[in-house]
Amino acid sequence: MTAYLPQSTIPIFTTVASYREWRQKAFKEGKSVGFVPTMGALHEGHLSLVRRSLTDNDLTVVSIFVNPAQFAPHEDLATYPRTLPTDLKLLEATTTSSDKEIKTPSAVFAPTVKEMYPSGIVLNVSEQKGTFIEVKGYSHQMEGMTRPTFFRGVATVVTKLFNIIQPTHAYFGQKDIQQAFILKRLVRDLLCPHPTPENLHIVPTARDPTDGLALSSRNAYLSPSGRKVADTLRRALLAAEAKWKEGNSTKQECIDAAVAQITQAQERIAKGGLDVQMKLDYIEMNDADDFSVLPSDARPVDRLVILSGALYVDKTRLIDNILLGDTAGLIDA
Ligand SMILES: Nc1ncnc2c1ncn2[C@@H]1O[C@H](COP(=O)(O)OP(=O)(O)OP(=O)(O)O)[C@@H](O)[C@H]1O
Ligand SMILES: CC(C)(CO)[C@@H](O)C(=O)[O-]
Ligand code: BAL
Repeated sequence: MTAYLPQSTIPIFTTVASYREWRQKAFKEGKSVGFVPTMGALHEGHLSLVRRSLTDNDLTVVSIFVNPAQFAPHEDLATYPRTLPTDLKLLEATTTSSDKEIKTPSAVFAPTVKEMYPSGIVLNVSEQKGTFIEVKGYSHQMEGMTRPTFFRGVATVVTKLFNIIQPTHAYFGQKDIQQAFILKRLVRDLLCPHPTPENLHIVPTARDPTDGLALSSRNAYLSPSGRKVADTLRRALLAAEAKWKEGNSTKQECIDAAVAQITQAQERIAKGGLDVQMKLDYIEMNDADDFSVLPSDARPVDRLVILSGALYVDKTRLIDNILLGDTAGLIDA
């Protein structure tokens, strides 16, 4: 624990060594440790993961670390919201209660960049030296099209975090579905004991109750006009889902239904004189197992499909997804 950190009733560890001491004690006492990795700027989506961990485990650790390695040089590492004092207050207020006890998070791991990358880290992948983790064959589709080095950065930092935290269970959000599936594959491929693949949990996306916008730290970038139209991606995905559920529509018809929603929103923006630019990055339907793009003439069959998209509202890149098919056993209820 370090003096310059904000006051908190939750112990904050900034070094690997100090955290490991704490973890050893939990091992000795036979206590389970749930882990929620985050980049901070916490919101109700993060807290839903924390509550799940509190319910399932004796102890819960939340990490707060803005990981440089997952940002491309042109992305928003410098401006990413950093709100540690507020994050700690939110965590202190996050509880679950049962007949036996009231639980709050047991520890926060908030390392420096130097602690996580002792040899330093540059954002330009071609200049990087040292050890990085790649989940090959699964990192170039969907989010990987626009962010080709993103999952390398995520896989690397999450491997480090798993090595440090040694969680019994770990929790990720469905909002970042490709990330969650890739990490499940990573722990399977690397034969990770902490967590095992079955103990890596995917928690449903928490949404703004007013319009269904997926909660995200980057929503803080939206202007008031941008926020008014930020639900467009959700509405587009719902239109594609409705078409798919008709039972005989092709993938192309579903995508067309989604794109029509976005075009209509753009028309409304122009007519209403709203000061906001909206640009579609992608809407796609991919096989949930290997992320292959469904053929345009594919129709609903008995397999799980990821319907996902990314939309720029001004410079803010929003993502969202819907899983089509049977998600039993895959997404926590
Ligand atoms: N709305 C949400 N519902 C459920 N889980 C979420 C939600 N938003 C984020 N998470 C999950 O919280 C974890 C930490 O995410 P992160 O700190 O990057 O927040 P974020 O809101 O996704 O930020 P960003 O704006 O950078 O995408 C990830 O597992 C992520 O999937
Ligand atoms: C998993 C993660 C914390 C790794 O930096 C990040 O990608 C996120 O917040 O989703
Ligand atoms: N939630 C994903 C983190 C990122 O976009 O960098």
